[in-house]
Amino acid sequence: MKTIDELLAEGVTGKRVFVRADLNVPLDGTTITDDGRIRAVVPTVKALAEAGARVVVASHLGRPKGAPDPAFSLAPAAARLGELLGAEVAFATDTVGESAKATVAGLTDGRVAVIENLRFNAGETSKDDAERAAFAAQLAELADLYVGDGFGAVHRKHASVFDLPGKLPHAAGYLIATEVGVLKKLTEDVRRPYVVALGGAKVSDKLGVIDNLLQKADRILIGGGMAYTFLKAKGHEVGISLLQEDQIDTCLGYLAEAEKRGVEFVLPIDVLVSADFPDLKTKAPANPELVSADAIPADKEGLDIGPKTRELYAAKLADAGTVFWNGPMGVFEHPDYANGTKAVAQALLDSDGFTVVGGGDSAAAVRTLGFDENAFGHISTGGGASLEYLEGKKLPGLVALED
Ligand SMILES: Nc1ncnc2c1ncn2[C@@H]1O[C@H](COP(=O)(O)OP(=O)(O)OP(=O)(O)O)[C@@H](O)[C@H]1O
Ligand SMILES: O=C(O)[C@H](O)COP(=O)(O)O
Repeated sequence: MKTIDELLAEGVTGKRVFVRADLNVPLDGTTITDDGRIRAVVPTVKALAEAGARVVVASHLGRPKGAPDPAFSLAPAAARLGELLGAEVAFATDTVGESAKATVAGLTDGRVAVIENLRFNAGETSKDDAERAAFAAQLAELADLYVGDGFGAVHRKHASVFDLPGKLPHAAGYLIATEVGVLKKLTEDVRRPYVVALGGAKVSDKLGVIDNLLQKADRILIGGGMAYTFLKAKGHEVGISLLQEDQIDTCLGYLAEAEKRGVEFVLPIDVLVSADFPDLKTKAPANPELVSADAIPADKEGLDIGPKTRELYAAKLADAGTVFWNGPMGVFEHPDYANGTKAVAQALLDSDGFTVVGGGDSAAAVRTLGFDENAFGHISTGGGASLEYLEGKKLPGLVALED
């Protein structure tokens, strides 16, 4: 993989450099609640700008449906990037249209622009190779060189991640280099016990990684929205909790495989439930009910792990040699459901092991709940990306940079 330093050494002055970042930050309306992913790409953007490049930063945000949707605009992220760089950042209100072309044409050496959300174009995420390639060709017209630095999205076979680097001379940015460096160590030299904690909401995306983790980890702790498909598989009522109905048999298979392999597979024993999803804007008291994990009422959903589970998970993390944690244990954005995530974060800090926290929301949780991010071994900007890397999968966004 060519490094950005090699690219800089070749000279980038006056060149238009497309930086594929992951600016998929949590938003409350247009307010960014955690800017970690923006800060993470600043070294790359700064180095290119200081070397006289005309930097075109691009990213997805959320999961819009292939058409413009103001709720998913990258404008707030562009403004924040400007603040962090201490420089004016131009913003194109489309991705490959007139605004993008004019904005990029208007860049002078050392200046930075952000183009609008890549996923406003259906070609970005298309499963059709030709459709993706066509969108990548339009993106390629905006640049002379490509730098991949959106680690959080390298597991996606998307036009800007996978196809575009094939059309332009390319290199890996500083963030990707750092992320891969740390995660590589976790695949080569793991101090045991190796404990993996999994939670969050992208259940269908992430259940599959357990298959591979069962061969590597000594203990797997399940929380967040991930827990309920397992509880259902064990025959429990899960009410209206997040559920991946089509994966119940798969979960049963994982539980059996864990037993066969002697991997400790730990599920919540108590949970906080409510009939309503909490109001994350007003943070009005949610008054959750505490129930045993095998007694979730049919009209309620599980929104955090309970106090007994917090204690159990802290004990299971205490002697860890290595911890990888992805996915909040509950809806941490609301104070009534933040304690599970807080307890796991604290347990990581209390352990003497090497601790890695991965994921946009997981990293945001650690910071917004007041933990010192530097006290963890590594905070990865990628959740799904780091999990798939640890699985040993070939990630499209890294493969494309290797060619
Ligand atoms: N029991 C639950 N029910 C519903 N949502 C939950 C539950 N527990 C956690 N969540 C939500 O999960 C979200 C984070 O999940 P996600 O899988 O996206 O993690 P992540 O760290 O952002 O990883 P990635 O980088 O792959 O997106 C949070 O917004 C949180 O509110
Ligand atoms: O949040 C993430 O994990 C990355 O930004 C990728 O987003 P996606 O899961 O919507 O592809």
